[in-house]
Amino acid sequence: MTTDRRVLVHPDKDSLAGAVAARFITKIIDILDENDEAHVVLSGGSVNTAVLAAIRNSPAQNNVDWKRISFWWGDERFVEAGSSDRNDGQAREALLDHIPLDEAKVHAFASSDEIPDIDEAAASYAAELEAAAPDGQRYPRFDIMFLGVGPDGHIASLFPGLSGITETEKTVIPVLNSPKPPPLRLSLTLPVIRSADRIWLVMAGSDKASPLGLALAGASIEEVPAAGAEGRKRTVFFVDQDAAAEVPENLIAPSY
Ligand SMILES: O=C(O)[C@H](O)[C@@H](O)[C@H](O)[C@H](O)COP(=O)(O)O
Repeated sequence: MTTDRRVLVHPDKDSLAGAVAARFITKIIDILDENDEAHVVLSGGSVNTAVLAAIRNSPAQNNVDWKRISFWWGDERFVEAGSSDRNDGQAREALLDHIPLDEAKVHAFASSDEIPDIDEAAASYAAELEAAAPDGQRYPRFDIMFLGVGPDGHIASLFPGLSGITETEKTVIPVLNSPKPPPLRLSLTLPVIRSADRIWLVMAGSDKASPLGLALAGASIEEVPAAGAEGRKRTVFFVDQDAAAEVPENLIAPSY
């Protein structure tokens, strides 16, 4: 494990969501002070959705120039538009529908009714990433990428035991046999995830203790995909007390 991975522990899921929201607002304001624009990657899952709701409910979010932020997703369930399964719908409901953003900068994956062929849907998102990339690059430089982690250690839709986690050529892959329903998904690949400046993994609950402990202990990415989530500048595991049960004491940074 490298030295720029940190674990910040909060007492419970609510305080965790509030703390990550506050930190996001502060950090994104700093990033927008120094740059014309920012790219943020959102995640599905209950914990990250709670973070988005906490951002929405924070008065400090009025100080964010939302129109300069591009929003992306790490993965998506390949279902029809409007399905409550879709990560983008959950993020819109929790935050995006309530802030003054630039709709042209909201980059949701295609739904199965927009592009019925899943390979084409993956290629379409890859093209969208490339269109927003600096010259000669295949994807933007992501400032902050949020990730959730499943009890099995999956991140985005890269699951243990499936070949997607070792994909190094494609930037976006179709997933045809997700062990967690729904089976059809679209996902960024690990090289794209690892290109982010900051990866923020947000985890709550005792079922996350084992994947977190294994990821920090250097498990293989094939067994615990979360072990491969390392950002260019910083990787932070924001966790609650229950998820922290198997984290070695010396890796826990003071949370303030
Ligand atoms: O696509 C999915 O099935 C979920 O979005 C999943 O990947 C989720 O992000 C993690 O399982 C963490 O979920 P929680 O935040 O609810 O623990």
